[in-house]
Amino acid sequence: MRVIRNAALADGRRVDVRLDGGRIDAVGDDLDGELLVDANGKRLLPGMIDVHVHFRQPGASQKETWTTGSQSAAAGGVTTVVDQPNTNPPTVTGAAFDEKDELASESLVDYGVNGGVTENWEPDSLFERPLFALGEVFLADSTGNMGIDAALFAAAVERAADEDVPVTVHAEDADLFSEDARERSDADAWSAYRTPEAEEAAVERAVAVAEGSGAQVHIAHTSTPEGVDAARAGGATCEVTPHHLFLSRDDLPDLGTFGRMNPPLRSEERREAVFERLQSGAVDVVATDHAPHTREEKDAGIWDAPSGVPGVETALPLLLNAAREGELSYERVRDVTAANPARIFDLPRKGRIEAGRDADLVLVDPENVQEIRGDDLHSKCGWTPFEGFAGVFPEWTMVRGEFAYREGKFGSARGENVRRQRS
Ligand SMILES: NC(=O)N[C@@H](CC(=O)O)C(=O)O
Ligand SMILES: [Zn+2]
Ligand SMILES: [Zn+2]
Repeated sequence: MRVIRNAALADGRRVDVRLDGGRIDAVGDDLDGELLVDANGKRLLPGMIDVHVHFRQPGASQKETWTTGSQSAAAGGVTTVVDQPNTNPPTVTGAAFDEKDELASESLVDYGVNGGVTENWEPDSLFERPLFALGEVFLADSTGNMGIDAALFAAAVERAADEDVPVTVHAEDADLFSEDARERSDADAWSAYRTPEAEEAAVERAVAVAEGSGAQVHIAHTSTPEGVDAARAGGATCEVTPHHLFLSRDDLPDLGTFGRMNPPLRSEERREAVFERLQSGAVDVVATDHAPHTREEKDAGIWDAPSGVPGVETALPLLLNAAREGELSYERVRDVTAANPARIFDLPRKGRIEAGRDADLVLVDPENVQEIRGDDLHSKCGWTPFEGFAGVFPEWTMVRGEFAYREGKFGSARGENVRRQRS
């Protein structure tokens, strides 16, 4: 068996980690076995489980493909991704699920495929498939125009509860968007338009529907302290994105339409309040909402540019840099990127460095800080909203015991659908 020696875990323990094929066999001192890597005291973390990406296939491979998206994931320390249903065709039938699941087999990292809800969905065939979750269910239109009304949402949540499948929700309520902002044409107009109140009201509606049906609800990309607090108060879990943690409306003069996404960037005050909830443990998960669009597509007026920013490769590096600067503990980073998503979405093989779990691992040198540059990243879109930010990138990323990424090169192993893996 192969051994990674002298690794520092998130809690500071110095250990050896022994691998039996793709699984962790033991974690301890002076373990016997063949030397695989001497970590020399560098940090070993469980690979990030990013429960919210848009890899764009089928239908928009000019923006991203399963190959480029998963390379970007692997280079950023992400070992499992979960793809969202707003592709073309949308993933709302069993046949559409099968088409995407086939394309996803090109992925370098493990993956889940979500099913979505529209007026034309086919729940009977969809729920026959191994869905990761139902979602993101759109309470307002976003990329793909999959917004649904209250009655269909309630019916979909009811069905998911019967099927014992968790529901993830894009919580914005279009009735509370500010029509006044429509007069403006600057980049900040998008933030003025899609108000914080629209998020809070939609989270409250989602958790009320969930309480009535007994469904497990997870709120996607909460962008305000009010949204996080409403999710928690209603017994739901929530995720926040790196862009809502590290960017605010103050960045829009620089970002222009490249800073347009749903929900939008918020005030600096709200950003800080969301970051405090990450520090305190009120935020369950960091997920990227990796939503690449080409430069040409983004380079349009604020009312015409598509919404969304890439992020799968920079999330863990930004969080590790925050840890290096003392703003977050390594344990919090581990919990929100790996342990919590594994627990919330029932992935018993993933998310922790302990005997019996998959060897989904990331090695980082916490002092090796790099400047984030769009040109160095692997997403097909070729740009990042975090240009010039400091990031701590992985030396290597391993999926089930095989290197998916190592010092600039990608491995040849392929990912598996996590809902088909046996525990
Ligand atoms: N977040 C975004 O602004 N865009 C996402 C869709 C979404 O998650 O709402 C996309 O697919 O482009
Ligand atoms: Zn969304
Ligand atoms: Zn999304």
